[in-house]
Amino acid sequence: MTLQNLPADAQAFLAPAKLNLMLHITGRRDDGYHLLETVFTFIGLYDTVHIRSRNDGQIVLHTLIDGVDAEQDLSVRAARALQQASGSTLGADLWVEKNIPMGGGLGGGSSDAATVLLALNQLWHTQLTRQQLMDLGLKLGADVPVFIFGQNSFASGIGEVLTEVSVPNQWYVVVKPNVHVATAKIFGHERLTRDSAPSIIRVFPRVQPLRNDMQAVVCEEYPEVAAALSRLKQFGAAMMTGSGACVFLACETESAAREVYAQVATEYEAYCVAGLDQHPLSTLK
Ligand SMILES: C[C@@](CO)(OP(=O)(O)O)[C@H](O)COP(=O)(O)OP(=O)(O)OC[C@H]1O[C@@H](n2ccc(N)nc2=O)[C@H](O)[C@@H]1O
Ligand SMILES: Nc1ncnc2c1ncn2[C@@H]1O[C@H](COP(=O)(O)OP(=O)(O)O)[C@@H](O)[C@H]1O
Repeated sequence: MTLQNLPADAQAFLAPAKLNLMLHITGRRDDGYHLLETVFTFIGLYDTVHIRSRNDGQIVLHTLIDGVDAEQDLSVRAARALQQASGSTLGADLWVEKNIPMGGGLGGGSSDAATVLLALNQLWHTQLTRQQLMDLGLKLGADVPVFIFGQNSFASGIGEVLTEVSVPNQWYVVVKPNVHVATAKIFGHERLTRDSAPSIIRVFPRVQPLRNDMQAVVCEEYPEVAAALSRLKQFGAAMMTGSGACVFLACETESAAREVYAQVATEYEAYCVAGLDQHPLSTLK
């Protein structure tokens, strides 16, 4: 997607996708939210959020997503949350250039929200700390805090208790089955595993196999995900990310990843991307 007629004074900020390299569900809170343990890594697949500050306090989204009301768009919700928390009277024009497939377990909406919080905190001079932005972000979605934290992380709680973790330099082939998985439906599924033993990971384990506790029920409910997973498993230990629908394979080298990509891209929407050492805005003040 490219944007026509962007004003020259709009600033561009990247919003990368994430993968969950493992995901264990260890319990459930009283409010129904699930306790999980997951390793997040950022990957080189990006939305770009273009932002121009306004003096009149209005938040205007110029790029509507089909089926998502402007006020429900996570980029708008993030801007409004920061206005409210900071008391700023400034506003913003927003253009979100989407490249991350939606509802694929790649965290695109959450990443857009995090990028808006980080960018507007700078443009509006609102000076919230990263921790304050993470707390704000958590109210928008369980996946938002890690994008503000900015480092590949081991996460517990509902995804907000974060410890930086070292992930090997890897390439990833990501395949998007042509189906939308309803996250809440999977979290509510009667056969979902919810009793994995807690663990603490500080160095990413190279030992295979890694596991995603949501994968079995998603494959049961969505045969398209099961089919994409079996196809990718022909090349190695493929896994699903988050609540799906995307599945991925980690490869040690770019050339290995490109070979797999060439084979699956004729059948599926697919991406061949490098893992990132950190979020591109991790040093933004
Ligand atoms: C599964 C994960 C793994 O990274 O990612 P995605 O596949 O969505 O990207 C996340 O935990 C998803 O986070 P996010 O997509 O932000 O979810 P939210 O909007 O906060 O929640 C959507 C719904 O899922 C359920 N939910 C979500 C998170 C959680 N820890 N327990 C839950 O039970 C709740 O029913 C909630 O209403
Ligand atoms: N800026 C946004 N980008 C993507 N999705 C958004 C956005 N704002 C709201 N949404 C809604 O959030 C849903 C989940 O999107 P996304 O975060 O991309 O997927 P996932 O949670 O599976 O990783 C979308 O299907 C859409 O309805």
